[in-house]
Amino acid sequence: MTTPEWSTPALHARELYRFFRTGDDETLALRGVSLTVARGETVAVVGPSGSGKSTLLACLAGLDEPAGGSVEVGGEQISHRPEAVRAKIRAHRIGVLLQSRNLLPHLDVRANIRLARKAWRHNGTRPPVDELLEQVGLDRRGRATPAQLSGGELARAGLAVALANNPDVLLADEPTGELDGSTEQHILELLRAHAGQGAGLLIVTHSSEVVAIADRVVTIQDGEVAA
Ligand SMILES: Nc1ncnc2c1ncn2[C@@H]1O[C@H](COP(=O)(O)OP(=O)(O)OP(=O)(O)O)[C@@H](O)[C@H]1O
Repeated sequence: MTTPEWSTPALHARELYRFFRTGDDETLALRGVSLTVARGETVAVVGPSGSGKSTLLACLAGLDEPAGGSVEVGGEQISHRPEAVRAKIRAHRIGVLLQSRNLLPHLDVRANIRLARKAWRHNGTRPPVDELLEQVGLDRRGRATPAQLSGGELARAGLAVALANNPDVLLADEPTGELDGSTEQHILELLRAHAGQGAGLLIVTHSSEVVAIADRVVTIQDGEVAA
């Protein structure tokens, strides 16, 4: 994390709107979504298919621009800024684990982690890459490229990369979807440890295990936060 200011939320989104137009059809994917994730807090985001969860995550990560509303990460505004600025804020402050994966295919796992770690701005010493590999149970697979990993290994490598910059906030889409029960528990412990150090976690999930460890559950329905 960049600053240990626990009073500043890890993530604050206000009144997010996002429309998609396909031909004559218009989809209102987000209709005024507001949410806050405190430092140290784990928020599970649930909701039916097509309700707007992935769109929300992309807007929070600065990968997509909301038509209206604003997003702040660690007190810094990421929405409505030039793409290069959004990318820089993302590299320093956000861990992103989306379904589209966050690994560069031509680099091995170790090199992917090293690249993400470059944006580390925390005062403390960066833990060795080996430590991250071990935490996600990939100590023997550091030299493998993404194409050489199984689905579950890919998910764990993606998580190591998402945590490698010690982010203010981790935004994850189904991080444990391809893991067996005991690996899922292990990964959830790792995530909770990051929350314990002050990161905010926002996890889109269908897993009852993830919902069980969350401090709060937010349901998205038709592009809105359900009451
Ligand atoms: N690029 C796009 N162009 C047009 N419509 C889109 C686009 N992306 C998403 N949508 C539409 O916006 C709505 C919300 O989609 P989104 O992917 O955010 O839902 P979701 O809750 O993540 O669904 P799932 O759980 O199935 O992944 C859906 O109706 C979807 O069809």
